[in-house]
Amino acid sequence: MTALSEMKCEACQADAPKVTDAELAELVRMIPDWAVQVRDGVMQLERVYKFKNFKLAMAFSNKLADLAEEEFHHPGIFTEWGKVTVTWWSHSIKGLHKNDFIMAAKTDQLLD
Ligand SMILES: C[C@H](O)[C@H](O)[C@H]1CNC2=NC(N)=NC(=O)C2=N1
Repeated sequence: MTALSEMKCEACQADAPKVTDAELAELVRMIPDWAVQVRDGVMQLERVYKFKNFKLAMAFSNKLADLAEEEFHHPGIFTEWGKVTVTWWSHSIKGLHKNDFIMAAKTDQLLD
């Protein structure tokens, strides 16, 4: 099976389906360092990355921004000294699409 990080995001229309409970259970296992959060009724994926200082945190944030533009799928990025909180969800469907799991896996690869 193709790894999530090798997949490409598909254009996500407003009527695209959210992941089902069964798909969610399977997909979360592929990105073990990520947590599922629900904010204002919107399910999201979230991970906190730690860095030695602000410069490294900002450099990671900028790499993530480039990745988001390449895939035209954008995260929430909260950049602090030594810490970056990344949140993925699909605005158009107000929830989680497979794209979000693909992007979470690609985000992890930025550390390599
Ligand atoms: C206007 C709308 O946000 C854009 O068409 C794209 C860009 N990036 C996006 N990113 C995310 N995470 N979800 C979207 O629905 C989305 N849509």
